[in-house]
Amino acid sequence: METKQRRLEALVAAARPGDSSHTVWLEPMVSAESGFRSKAKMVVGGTVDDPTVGILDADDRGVDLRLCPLYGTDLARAFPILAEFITVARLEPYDIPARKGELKHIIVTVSPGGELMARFVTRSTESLARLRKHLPWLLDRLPRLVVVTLNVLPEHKAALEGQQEIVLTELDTLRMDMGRVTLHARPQSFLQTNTDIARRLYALVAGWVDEGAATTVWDLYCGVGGFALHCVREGRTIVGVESAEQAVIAARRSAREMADAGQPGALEAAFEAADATAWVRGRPAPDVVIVNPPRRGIGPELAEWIESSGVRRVVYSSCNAVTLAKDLGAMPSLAPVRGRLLDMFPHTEHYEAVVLLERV
Ligand SMILES: C[S@@+](CC[C@H](N)C(=O)[O-])C[C@H]1O[C@@H](n2cnc3c(N)ncnc32)[C@H](O)[C@@H]1O
Repeated sequence: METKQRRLEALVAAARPGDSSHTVWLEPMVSAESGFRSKAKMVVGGTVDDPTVGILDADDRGVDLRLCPLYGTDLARAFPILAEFITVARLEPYDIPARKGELKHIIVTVSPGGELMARFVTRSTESLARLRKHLPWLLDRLPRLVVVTLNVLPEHKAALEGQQEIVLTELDTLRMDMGRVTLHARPQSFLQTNTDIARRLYALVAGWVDEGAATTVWDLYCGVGGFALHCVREGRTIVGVESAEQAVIAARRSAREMADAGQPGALEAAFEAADATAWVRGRPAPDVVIVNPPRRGIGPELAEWIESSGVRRVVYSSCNAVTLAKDLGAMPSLAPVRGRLLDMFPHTEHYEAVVLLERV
């Protein structure tokens, strides 16, 4: 943890040599060492009668990871049943060297309440009828499995999933109870993989936004709405912007449910499907902008817009401190006044970092 903190501070200091001595670094947020991952991306190997779920070795042979301690008990209980289902439904594991077989991956997500979403990533729809036929067997053994889908990845390439998603259950979202807010995880939408830290991150950022008495807030790269929905308050207008349309639909649904539950301000939370950089152009700046981009960062164009927009406070949450620092370097009028490292990915060199910027 100390190494991660040192690296983060060094990157910010190098990007902002004049300001970084004024940055207050809060105590890093520590994750549980095991059982913290809410999403398992399991590669299927072996044979239909003796499948492995885990990863592939250097020779593309399956290595079973169903006992991996990164996953909690709900996922650990599900893996052997999912592996048995491969045999029951005759889902032939995909053999990379031979380019034969069907089932490539099983992606499983668990909600804080222990409900599950399982996605079978296959080369084609060849196994669809068998999946449907044997689904009652699976649901009988995993009663908390509420969303099951078939995802089609026809290409022989190093991708986790394809474009086509066929939902096999009545429900198509997994409800993630984050405390004040229930997010809807959709099969293809981004979801933070460490739910406990994500929940604390959203609450932390909502607190920072409240300090500034903001009445207008944007959440750029909002995904299914985690930051935006935690910032809902009476008298505040919020807009979440996200390029993935399915995530926007999920965020709108959560906002509607909050409004139905009588949460003040929820009706003033809107979500738009758009490219964040294109969307901001020509609009008057809000009181606060939250950004939580993919690893590539917000990039020079959006950084330049924020820099010249006049916006007084920005919260930048990032899973890549290198691009975070680069973007901070492109916004010299906004000083990093406070930061916090969140150890979302223990046992790796990765981490989340959140920084509050204020106009000098
Ligand atoms: C790191 S995730 C953050 C999601 C969300 N803030 C959360 O906490 O779950 C980045 C999100 O940015 C979205 N995205 C990628 N490129 C984008 C763009 N050009 N404009 C808007 N959203 C984009 C992705 O689909 C993804 O949902």
